[in-house]
Amino acid sequence: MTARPIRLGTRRSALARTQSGLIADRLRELTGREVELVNVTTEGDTNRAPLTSMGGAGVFVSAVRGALTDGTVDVVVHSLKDLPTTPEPGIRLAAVPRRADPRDALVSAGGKKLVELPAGAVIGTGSPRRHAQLKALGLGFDVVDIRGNVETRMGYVTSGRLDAVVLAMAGLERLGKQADITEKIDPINMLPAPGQGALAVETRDESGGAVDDELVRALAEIDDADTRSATTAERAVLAETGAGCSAPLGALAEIVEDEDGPALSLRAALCPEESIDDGDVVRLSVQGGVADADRLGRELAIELLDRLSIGEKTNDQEREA
Ligand SMILES: NCc1[nH]cc(CCC(=O)O)c1CC(=O)O
Repeated sequence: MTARPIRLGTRRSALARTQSGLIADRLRELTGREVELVNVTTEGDTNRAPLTSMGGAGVFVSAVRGALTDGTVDVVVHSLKDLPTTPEPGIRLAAVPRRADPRDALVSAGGKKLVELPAGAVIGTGSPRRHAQLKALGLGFDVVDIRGNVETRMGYVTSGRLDAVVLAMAGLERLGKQADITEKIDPINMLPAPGQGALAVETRDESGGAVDDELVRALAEIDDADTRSATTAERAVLAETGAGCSAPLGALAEIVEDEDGPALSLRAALCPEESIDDGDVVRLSVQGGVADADRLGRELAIELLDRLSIGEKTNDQEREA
């Protein structure tokens, strides 16, 4: 008997196809079965209107998930950082594979690093998180809003319209654009988005119409415990702050060794929506057990929100005085 092929749903963008291809290869290796890439067209891909007018980057995720729930495909792959934190009925996050470099990258004209760019340099990003943290460096950068896929955004630099853009290392590497990276931005200066650099592999759960056991086992094999734990902590910060995927929130968890063995070191940065251009970023960190990822993230989020509201109160009191 020849086993049924595995159908993997993907968006058509170069990044989505590459990421889906990576998982398709793993599934072929692990099951020996054929894996078909099935194209899913999403409104976000065909409509050039601002993403926020279509309900945010979530439009990509929901369309791809639609193919899963209606049974067209068995597996889908997303960038974990684009995945909302609220669980979707019938769908299971079956694997979070070992993550790529989570850092942000600078792509600038003339190979300049952040410290080499002059005050007044114009840097493009569509991300409020990157915007706030670029401003917080205090180097006098002018940050402008841009949109489009990785190629489009890099094009602003090659055409000379912008001095630099900031993009995720992982995306650039997956697209073979390593050579264009002029600086791997240290997270001490810019914390990545929760889940950045990691993939999310989803399938149907029992209630959604389970997939075959062999596929379930292969997906469990692809899952990476360290990445799962780190991204669980980062996404807990996101969930607890009630922020969406485009929030001015950065979070990075790393597995570190302390005296009792491996521990989770979590850092986060949050900026009030109204002060993104002022770069009023609050940063905090915490360390704890790898098994406590969710709780660590939630506690750090509460502390961050506390600091922000204290900050607001102080400002109000100053204005009154
Ligand atoms: N916001 C879109 C998006 N979603 C995932 C990636 C890159 C891959 C990743 O971060 O895992 C990108 C591009 C970018 O932010 O530069």
